Amino acid sequence: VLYTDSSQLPKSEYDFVVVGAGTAGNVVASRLSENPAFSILVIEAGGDNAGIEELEIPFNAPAALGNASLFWNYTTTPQIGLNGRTLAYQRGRVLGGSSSVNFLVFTRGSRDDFDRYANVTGDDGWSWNSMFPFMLKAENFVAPVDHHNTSGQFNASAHGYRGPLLTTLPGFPSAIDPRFIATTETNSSLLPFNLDANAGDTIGLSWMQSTAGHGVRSSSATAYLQPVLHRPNLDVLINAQVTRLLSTGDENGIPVLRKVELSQTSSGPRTIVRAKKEVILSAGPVNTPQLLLLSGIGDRGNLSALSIPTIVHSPGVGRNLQDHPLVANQWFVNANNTLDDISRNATLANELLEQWRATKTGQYADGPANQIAWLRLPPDPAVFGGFGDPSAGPTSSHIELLLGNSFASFLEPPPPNGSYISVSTNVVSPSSRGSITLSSADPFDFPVIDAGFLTHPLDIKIMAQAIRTAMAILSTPSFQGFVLAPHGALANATTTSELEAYIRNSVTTFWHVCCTAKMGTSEDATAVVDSELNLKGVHGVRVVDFSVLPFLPAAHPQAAVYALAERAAHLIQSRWAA
Ligand SMILES: Cc1cc2nc3c(=O)[nH]c(=O)nc-3n(C[C@H](O)[C@H](O)[C@H](O)COP(=O)(O)OP(=O)(O)OC[C@H]3O[C@@H](n4cnc5c(N)ncnc54)[C@H](O)[C@@H]3O)c2cc1C
Repeated sequence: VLYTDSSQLPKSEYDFVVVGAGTAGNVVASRLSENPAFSILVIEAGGDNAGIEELEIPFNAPAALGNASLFWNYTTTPQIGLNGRTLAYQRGRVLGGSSSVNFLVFTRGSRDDFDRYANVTGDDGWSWNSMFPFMLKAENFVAPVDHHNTSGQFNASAHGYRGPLLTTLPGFPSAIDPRFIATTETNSSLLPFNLDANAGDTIGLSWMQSTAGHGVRSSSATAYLQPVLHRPNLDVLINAQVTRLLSTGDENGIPVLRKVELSQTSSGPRTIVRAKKEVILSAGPVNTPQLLLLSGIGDRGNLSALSIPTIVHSPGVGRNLQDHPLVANQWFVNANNTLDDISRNATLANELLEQWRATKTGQYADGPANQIAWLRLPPDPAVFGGFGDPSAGPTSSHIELLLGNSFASFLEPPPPNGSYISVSTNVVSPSSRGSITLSSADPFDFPVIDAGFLTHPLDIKIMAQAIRTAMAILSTPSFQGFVLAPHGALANATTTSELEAYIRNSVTTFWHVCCTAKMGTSEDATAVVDSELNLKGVHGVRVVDFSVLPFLPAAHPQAAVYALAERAAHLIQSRWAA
């Protein structure tokens, strides 16, 4: 049952209280509620996703960033690596969390990413082979909306067909798709073709897979939560912000935190609910460390500076922040069939919207890109010298190229005329680290977010190589006469120092913030949770969201979040099986 006010809740004690109905939280709530013996409450700060068309239209995802009511509208601190610029740093604040607002890119990461999680935690349950069944369990791979022949575009054995989350291939051809495919044929060492980047080895150019089905976004809200809202053992409270976890005493000298405090407004009354078994913290990699710190779990020195009594001295909370830096590079092209007109021509945009409404087909049924490339750089000492390889291994990339048939930018509006393509570049295995700290002890004050972008010298070198690789690809025969010139400052960035200046002025976030409550071994004092995601130093709390990974996967995150939440639900069910 969905409740909008805490006074409507039928009870104040549940077996499980899930904080955050986001990507991971809804997976856990949905799976736990399969057992009618368990009672579950999910608490979400945002509102209902149902009926919000702008969240349903795949092509609309970037535009939805303009609707502030769907987001935590965070801003970073001035970024030292970005000439002091601050960045918009939104997170989803609605049922489904960031899975309701993201750009639908569905990439799992590599075999080496997951094997590294297993190695650093000492728990083979995180290895690729152990996680693969959970990846399949989450997924229902469906035909693209245009029902084109998809042979040669994916590996059927790498996908699930009975899970809740709909995934699919592009359903509307883009004019640049065949050009990149042609480059994989003429210049395969520069741009190899990869049948399916979600099959363990990510390297090469692959067809995009998206979290959509039948032309509509699939999120943890639409796939996992809404279909089970009728279950009598599942309650969901929206528009309610958890303000902290509270102690309920101790067991054998270890504090127990099975009490959750929440409020619907900053000055409103605080309500308490209790978990008989576990509190599952799924507030995401910004809000989970914030809530832990507000609850007295964090670095003792920092907490006492804000007069927050320390329950557990856990210096890793909010540390180890990793994110993917994005540079949206654009090229002026000789074409009349890019997607630029959609943002310039209201009649065309309206026609596409009406087509989508009527049949869920056409350009609006696809996300912003049809192809994506994950590439490794040669072991050039001039790039890696002294630092070593930051990637998890040979199946993980150093750089990403996201290929778009229009002018993509998060810094400037599209030019009024001309046709463009974009290759957004990413340092996939970043070495820079940032942090989440509290600005005050008030839970309604935003936390301090330092994304740490380009603070490690390796990352800017790799980003420069990513842009050079994009330029090399756009110089191959299939782009002759088509690509005319780089746009803007990129056109004048010839020397290394000019290119690095362009990068520092251009980086924004890919919105992949991660790793701020990482899992690790009992010897690792900076690990916040153990490898079964139990909060270290207390009883009664697990963290289940993207905070817990010790490293970013070499991928867009959501597929890893679904898989880790499926595994977490399995661990919790096993722990409490009668
Ligand atoms: C604009 C954008 C684009 C992205 N594009 C992609 C993409 O194309 N592909 C991809 O793989 N990934 C993408 N990502 C990243 C991906 O969506 C996230 O990494 C992932 O969804 C995180 O899942 P999570 O469960 O950790 O957190 P979230 O899904 O963010 O869930 C956290 C939930 O907790 C709620 N919450 C937070 N604090 C509280 C509180 N105190 N009380 C109650 N509720 C609370 C939030 O409102 C939210 O619903 C994108 C993200 C954004 C923001």
